[in-house]
Amino acid sequence: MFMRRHNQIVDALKDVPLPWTSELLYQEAKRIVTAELQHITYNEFLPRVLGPTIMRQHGLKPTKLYNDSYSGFVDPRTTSGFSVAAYRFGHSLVRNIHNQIGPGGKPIKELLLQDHFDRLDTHMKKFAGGNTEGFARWMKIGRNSKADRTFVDGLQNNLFRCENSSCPRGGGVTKAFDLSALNIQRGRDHGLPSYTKWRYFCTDKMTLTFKSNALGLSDHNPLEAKILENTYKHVDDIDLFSGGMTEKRLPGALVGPTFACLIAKQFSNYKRGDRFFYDRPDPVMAFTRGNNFDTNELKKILTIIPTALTIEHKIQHRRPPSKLELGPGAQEE
Ligand code: HEM
Repeated sequence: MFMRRHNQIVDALKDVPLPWTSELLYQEAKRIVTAELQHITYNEFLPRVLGPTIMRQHGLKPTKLYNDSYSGFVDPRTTSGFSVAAYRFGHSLVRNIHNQIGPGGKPIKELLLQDHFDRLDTHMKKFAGGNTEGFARWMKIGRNSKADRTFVDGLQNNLFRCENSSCPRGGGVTKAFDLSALNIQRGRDHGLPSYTKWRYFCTDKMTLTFKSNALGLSDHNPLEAKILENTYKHVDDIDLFSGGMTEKRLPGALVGPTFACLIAKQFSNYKRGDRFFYDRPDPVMAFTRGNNFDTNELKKILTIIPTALTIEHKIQHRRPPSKLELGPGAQEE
């Protein structure tokens, strides 16, 4: 979808009378798409995941004005706790049945999640009137699965399963994986400290027993605490993924305190450690503020409306690129 968005922006930019080269067109469109993606992530997605308090505490919500939180001392690299466990919370949001919606709003074709694996043609080929637009329409209105400790069948029992001769990988039967087991195993491969250590790191709370009380798993409901007790011998054995996925959600958030902390810290580092983050007032790369990014950016992209006007608006106040930026091979008017 964002690849299409990129090409759409390139087409719009071509209409702006500037001495474009194909490299410049590519870079400028990439700059705009990156900014849109960052805006959607910090303005629309993260508030849903983290809730208002954590967003405020970590200064993650974009402001109307420029924001210069950049620091050359912030390390923007991805941490293991985030990639191997915390951000995989998203696996619980995945739905088992996907659909395509026609232009008139009617559902066209339901597909099981497992029928997508290794089958790009289900997205790309037009069938029964459906295609990428159909998926985009569905994504706009379809609801995600509940954020909880359970995964849908396609991820838990049928991940990458393929049982007929047309299986793309090797043309043979492939057994299924269980994504939650993979996530836990991957944490062990990476040598992640246990959940109790991460919880202490994030909340200063000690976890001494499996009980859901002040000395124990106080961020868990009794049922989830009991399940962990039945699974692990000692509280310090609890894997980060299992412990985090079973925490009670923070108000207005999709995750509990430990995952919220790890996700917020990571996105804060991505932003503060990025010299080219889109809302910086950098004299060379800054976007003009104002109507550049509205709060419905995601909806707009999902609807795939023509954007020539919007794009023109985005760049109309920008100066033409300098000779230096155009590069030695560039054509000038
Ligand atoms: C149909 C949807 C999805 C499928 C089939 C899927 C599948 C997978 C698989 C197979 C892995 C590698 C597991 C391993 O061997 O360690 C993985 C990694 C990961 N997934 Fe998903 N995933 C899906 C959606 C999501 C969503 C919605 C999120 C977050 C919002 C997410 C976050 C991650 C992260 C952070 C990793 C680790 C990436 C890395 O370390 O480089 N995934 N996923």
